[in-house]
Amino acid sequence: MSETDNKPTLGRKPLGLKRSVEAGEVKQTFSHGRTNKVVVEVKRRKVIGKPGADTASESKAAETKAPETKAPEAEAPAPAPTPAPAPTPAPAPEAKTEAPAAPAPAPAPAPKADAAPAPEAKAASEPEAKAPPAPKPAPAPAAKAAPAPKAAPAPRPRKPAPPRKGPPGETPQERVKRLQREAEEDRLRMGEENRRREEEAKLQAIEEEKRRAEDNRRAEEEAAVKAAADAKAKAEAEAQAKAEAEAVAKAAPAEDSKPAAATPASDNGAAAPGPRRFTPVKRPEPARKPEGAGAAGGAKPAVAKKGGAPARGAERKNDRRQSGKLTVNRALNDDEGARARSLAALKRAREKERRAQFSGRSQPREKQVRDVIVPEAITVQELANRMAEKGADLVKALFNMGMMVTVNQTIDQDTAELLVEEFGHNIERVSSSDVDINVDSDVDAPETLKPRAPVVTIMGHVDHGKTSLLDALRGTDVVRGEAGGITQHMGAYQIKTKGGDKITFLDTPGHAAFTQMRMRGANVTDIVILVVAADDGIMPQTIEAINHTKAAGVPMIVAINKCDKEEANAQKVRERLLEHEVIVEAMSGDVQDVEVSAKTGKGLDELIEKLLLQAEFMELKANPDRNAVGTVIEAKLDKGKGPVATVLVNRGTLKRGDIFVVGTESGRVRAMNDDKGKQVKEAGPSMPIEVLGLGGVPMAGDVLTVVESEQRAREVSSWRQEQATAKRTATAPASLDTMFSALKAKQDVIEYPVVIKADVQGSVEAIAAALHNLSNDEIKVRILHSGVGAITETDVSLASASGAPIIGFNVRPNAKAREQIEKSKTAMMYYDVIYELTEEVAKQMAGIWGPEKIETVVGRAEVKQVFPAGKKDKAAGLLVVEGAIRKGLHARLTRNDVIVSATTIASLRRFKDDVDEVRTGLECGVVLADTNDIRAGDQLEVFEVSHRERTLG
Ligand SMILES: Nc1nc2c(ncn2[C@@H]2O[C@H](COP(=O)(O)OP(=O)(O)OP(=O)(O)O)[C@@H](O)[C@H]2O)c(=O)[nH]1
Repeated sequence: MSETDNKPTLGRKPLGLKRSVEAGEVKQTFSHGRTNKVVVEVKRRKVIGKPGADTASESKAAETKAPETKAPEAEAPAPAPTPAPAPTPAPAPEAKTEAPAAPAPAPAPAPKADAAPAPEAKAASEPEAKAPPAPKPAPAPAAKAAPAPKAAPAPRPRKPAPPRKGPPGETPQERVKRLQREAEEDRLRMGEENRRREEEAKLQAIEEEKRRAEDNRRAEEEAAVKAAADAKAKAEAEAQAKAEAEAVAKAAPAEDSKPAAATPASDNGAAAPGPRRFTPVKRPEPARKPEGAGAAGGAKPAVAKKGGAPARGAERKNDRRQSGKLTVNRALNDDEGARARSLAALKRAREKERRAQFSGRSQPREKQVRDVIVPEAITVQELANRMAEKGADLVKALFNMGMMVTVNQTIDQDTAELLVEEFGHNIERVSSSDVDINVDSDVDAPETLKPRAPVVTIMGHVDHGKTSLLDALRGTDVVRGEAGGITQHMGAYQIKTKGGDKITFLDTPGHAAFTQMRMRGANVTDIVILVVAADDGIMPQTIEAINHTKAAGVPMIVAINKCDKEEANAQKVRERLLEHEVIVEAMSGDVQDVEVSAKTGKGLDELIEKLLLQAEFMELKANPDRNAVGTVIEAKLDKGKGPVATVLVNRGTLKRGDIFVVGTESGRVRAMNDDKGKQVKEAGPSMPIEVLGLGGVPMAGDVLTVVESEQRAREVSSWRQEQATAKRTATAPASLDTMFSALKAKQDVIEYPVVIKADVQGSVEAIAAALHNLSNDEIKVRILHSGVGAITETDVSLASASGAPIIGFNVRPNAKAREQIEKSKTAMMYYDVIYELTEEVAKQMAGIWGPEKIETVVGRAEVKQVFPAGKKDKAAGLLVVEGAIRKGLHARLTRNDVIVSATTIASLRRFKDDVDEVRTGLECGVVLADTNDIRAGDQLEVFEVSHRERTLG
């Protein structure tokens, strides 16, 4: 009731022939002195069963005003029927009877709403027909509007009957207040009632469900019990004799009666809800109902039809009837459990399905054939990973092939191929050429080639004057600076002749231990100068040098040195060279020879001339305009400069800033020094330079290649490192045979372990090679570790753990290592001359090996007869056939040339007399120590054992 609504009606009478509503003015007082007047209309209640124009109009008026909640006032004028409509809200029968009288209370559930308006409409239509036209429009919409759409506000108009009349002296304002209060109370009460009813319905439904479940369970149990009883009874019936047939016959009706009893039970069950409704299959169906719930009962018959079973439709009707009205809440509650459960169940079901599908697929999974990339060496585990197989399976397969390997061991490409094929995959072999730089295939076009300086190597026996000659050629003197007067490691120098030609010299050492380095020198060398001292002639290393030069296919110039000496005999040298197929020009051959003296400088110019002539003849050329390719002549770890390498550029030009790969290392040219120690920005072909900026110390002989980017350099170097590691750790797959033979070999061979540390890589290699040369079948040098630089703690711990000495060549231990050496008493061997080192090691090895055992046969005899001697022993009657037999000597008894026992002569007798010696042709009796296995016809060899100091090398 709003003020604005009421104002226009003020003083205006409602339309109609007769006033059906009483209107009164009420003055309202507000704060600040404001007042307002409102019209209060009071409806009259429609009287049932007393047709008449008044009643009809009243009912119409009541219907029109119903929504405005002014109904309560209708009670005042309306006489009798009031008590009846009071409890109207719910029950259907009441609604039906009360409907005509009730002011369109429109109960909530649709079916009732449908039912209610029908009679109402009829009741209304009759009076309407008689009624004057004016009020027509009002009742018509009222009749229609009442039922469905106004179902929601329906509870409001249903007010309780109680105190409808106010106190006698009630003012209109008090009356209004009272009415409002009453209306509010009614509304609250109605709400409370509704809530209670809904709760009751809910409880009832739950109980119902429980009951049904219980019934269902009971029915199932009963059925199971009955089935068991049936089976028993039948079995008994068959087993029993005819006499018991009657009992069986009785049992049979009993059985019949039981099902009969069961049927009603099941009927009851069906009459109730029926277990099917609660089966997991049926549950999801009601979940759809909420969609149709808005359409209220409209959907219900459809469900009944879908159910197919008329019994179920009946059940539902019964349910509904028993549980009262179907409210929105109830409808939702019905679905609530199903929905909540269905969501979770749906998830679980999907998950289960997915798992089932997954597991179903994995079991009969098809074997996937893969293309397996296999490098030259690969670990079993890595191969297994690439094949997507189990490492253990590979090990098993290898075992079946007779190879005993673990997953961490490295196998070669061929073995890997066998495995890959065994497992049904395809192998893709990858070789180093796929990643590595192949310098050989990179050939320069002839037009790009330009003349270059010859690279000359000087070879010869120790002290024949190689360094002196080179020195003389360079005009410098480095001889005095060398330890022991021997060139220890390779150096490279370039000289410029008077004519401006350049010649590069590699100064290779003359000692045999440096053979490997010399071989490398020969590989980059264009021409070899073979230095032979005229006074000493051809020596072992001279011959070795000749052989290496020939093997390398490098032309040779013989420099017969020390010709200034009196005892010099150049001709003898030439003649002796013939023995080694070196025919010099003077002997009508093609090998140039020069008589020189490093000391006096005699013949040096002639030597240079002949070198240039040879170089010219060879047409030495290289392309200087390309990325450099060089060879490491020597490399070391310099304290101040870091890793430093002496590189001879083979082709191209090496520039400062170039990125390169050298062996397993990579780097960028930080600086370059020439042989005079001068910094240079670039170095062309045949130029030896010292390169700084390496990532590590490369090996002598490694090839340096300039690459386009750091990334490429890293890629190549890491690949090479990988390969080097794989090769180092690669073990030939061990078969059972090789395993046992290796064990046997280990027992037979004495190992001499050492740790080698040297100042430069070349020395390390030279020492290693020299020590390996000392090894023989019985004693072998085993290099535990070798490296460049000072002796460190780790070297000491490694050596002491293996009881090995540390060989330090031109290096000393650092402070910490010294402490540890003292503690662990590790043997140290310091040298600065290689041959001293090898001699000393040879001595030590001989010491470990022990003195040599020498056997000298003294005599031989034949066993003629065997007879007992004492309680246990046997004596042999012998005939000495050779030498003599002496008491206490070592003896070896052989039968058909097979040694039966190795023993000693315990006693020697001749005609019952103990004697010390029996000579050839005489007979004697002997008792052998520790053996009685003697037979007539056996041979006895008697020998002496002596020991002699061993020598190695
Ligand atoms: N009289 C004479 N002595 C020479 C001549 N050339 C070298 N010598 C001496 O021979 C000795 C050895 O000379 P080196 O130049 O060290 O000989 P090397 O072949 O380099 O020796 P290693 O470095 O040990 O291989 C030195 O004492 C030189 O002085 C020569 O032409 N005449």
